[in-house]
Amino acid sequence: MTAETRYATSPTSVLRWTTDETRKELLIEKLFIADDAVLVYSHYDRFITGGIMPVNKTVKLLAPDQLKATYFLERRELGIINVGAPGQVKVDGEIFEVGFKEALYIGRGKQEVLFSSNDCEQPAKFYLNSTPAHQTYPTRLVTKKEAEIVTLGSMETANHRTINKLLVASVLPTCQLQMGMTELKPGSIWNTIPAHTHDRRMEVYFYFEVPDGQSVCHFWGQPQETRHIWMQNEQAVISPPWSIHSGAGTSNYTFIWGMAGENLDYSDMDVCAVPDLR
Ligand SMILES: O=C(O)C(=O)C[C@H](O)C(=O)CO
Ligand SMILES: [Zn+2]
Repeated sequence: MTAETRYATSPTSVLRWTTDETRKELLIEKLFIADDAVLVYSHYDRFITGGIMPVNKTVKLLAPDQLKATYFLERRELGIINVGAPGQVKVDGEIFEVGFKEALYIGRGKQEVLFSSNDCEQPAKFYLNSTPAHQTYPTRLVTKKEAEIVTLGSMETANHRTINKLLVASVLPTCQLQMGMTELKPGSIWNTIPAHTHDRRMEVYFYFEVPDGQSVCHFWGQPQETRHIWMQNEQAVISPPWSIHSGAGTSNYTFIWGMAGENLDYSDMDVCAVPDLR
């Protein structure tokens, strides 16, 4: 297991960051290593972003040193979305079959979480988001059929997309974690336009289904001081609560968003009009 710590920053302290500094602070370049767990612990809302790709063996989720806990979910909840081939998650002995683009919520207090792939030739890729939790809510599989689905944007503005709200308050109870998946229609490249901030919550985006040879340019920063990060397939980016988080790809793609903080209100956003961005 690797578990890296990323610190929080003020909007003024980032203004002189070089490209390299920006990438070291915010970009998560590699989440999937065969038979291993990769975790990134952010000081923003104590949010953990991770990846587990079991190939030839079962991988157990262990508590990293940062948690000073005897097991990972001692004081936390966990959201998982499988972005690979079908796999299994065994939670204190109960087996959940998790297919492509399906989500699993695991409540606080579960002691043993084991990940495996159904076929080592085609491994599952479990993308994880975890946040501190004050109480236990039921562990549950959520498929796209059970998601709250919203279609936004249009072909004309190249932002036609479907937002699948998977682990959100309208679908199931969580303490502070919210997760979902946004799929861009062919020909559409812009996500989260018009852009927004939500100073009450931080957010992490994980881009996938980015075709070979294509990339996503992710925009961040305060609306009047934006910056960008070029991102590749299966990379994630941390968005501070004061930052916009929006992207334009050189093709269409899919991404997972995960949030935590002050509230569970998905629609609590401060929208920035496009002509006001700087
Ligand atoms: O395409 C979008 O718009 C999104 O997916 C927005 C995210 O869900 C988000 O930023 C929620 O705060
Ligand atoms: Zn957002």
